[in-house]
Amino acid sequence: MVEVLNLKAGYRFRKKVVKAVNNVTLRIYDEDFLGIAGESGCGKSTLVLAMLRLLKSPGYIESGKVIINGINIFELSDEALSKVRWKEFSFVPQSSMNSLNPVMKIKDQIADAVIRHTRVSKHDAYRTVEKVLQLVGIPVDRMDSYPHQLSGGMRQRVVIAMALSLSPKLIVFDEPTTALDVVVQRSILEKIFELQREKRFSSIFVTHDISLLLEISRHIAIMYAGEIVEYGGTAAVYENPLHPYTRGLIVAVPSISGQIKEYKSIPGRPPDLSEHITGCPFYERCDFRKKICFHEHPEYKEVDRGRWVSCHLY
Ligand SMILES: Nc1ncnc2c1ncn2[C@@H]1O[C@H](COP(=O)(O)OP(=O)(O)OP(=O)(O)O)[C@@H](O)[C@H]1O
Repeated sequence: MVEVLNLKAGYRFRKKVVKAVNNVTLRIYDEDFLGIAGESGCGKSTLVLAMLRLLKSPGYIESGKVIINGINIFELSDEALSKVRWKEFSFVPQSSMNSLNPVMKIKDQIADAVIRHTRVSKHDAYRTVEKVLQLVGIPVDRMDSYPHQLSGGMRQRVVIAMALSLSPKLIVFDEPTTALDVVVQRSILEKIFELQREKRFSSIFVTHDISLLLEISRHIAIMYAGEIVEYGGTAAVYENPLHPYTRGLIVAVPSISGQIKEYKSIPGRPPDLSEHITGCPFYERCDFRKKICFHEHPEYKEVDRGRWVSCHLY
């Protein structure tokens, strides 16, 4: 199980502080598939980078705890952290180009990670490379390729293969298919589900596309202005969204068959995360706002079993 407790993180630059992650608490169960959705700029990437200690300067972590299978990863030395990275958790970023070395064959990039963490021989590491490439559907005869010799979809599969190479218990995907065309996106998503069923790792999947998450995730967390404003089982959130922001994201327009739902954007803009926010961050855009919402921040609480929301309506 993974627990994120009261995590606060952001960016400091030119005397400005952007509070991109504000007091986030989340649980990810074993073999869970948690989707995190929210508009661009709401802090999704910062949240996952901070929780895996991958946030680079000018990013900073202000406070909080992240416990991955009993290990508080904020308390580890850099050396201890590099030992658990890849084994306990791995990360698949938006663009494969950011995590692949352009002048190294893909087999050596994956083998390096394996050797660094398990001290196996090069020969055995290549065997692992073959296995993980097969798992993601890349023919073994492509293992001698350099990244630029592969298509965007294949490169993203290589990054997923790398993330799988030490069988971590948690894999975090940050919009792993946004840069790819729709057909390739679908085949990579299907591959991720298949692998999760087979390898039984937990996943966190970040996207701005809530309709995709409603289709694929088991639990869903809705993020707004640096906060998780709603969390629950995906079906429950879809059928009965509690937060006005979630309701706005899921606008139900039954079609003739009563099956298809429509998704539309909510008027207005989220607050500037470098400004101090009193009250509810959704106040300006909320159709249900009350007096209290202007001056008092709502508490994030469990209002029903497994249903969490941060809203004065509850
Ligand atoms: N390197 C940085 N320096 C300063 N501010 C940053 C930096 N990266 C992100 N931010 C700011 O932090 C806030 C959260 O950004 P973040 O990228 O985490 O959002 P996101 O929800 O992942 O967006 P997207 O879906 O567009 O990737 C935004 O206001 C953004 O402008």
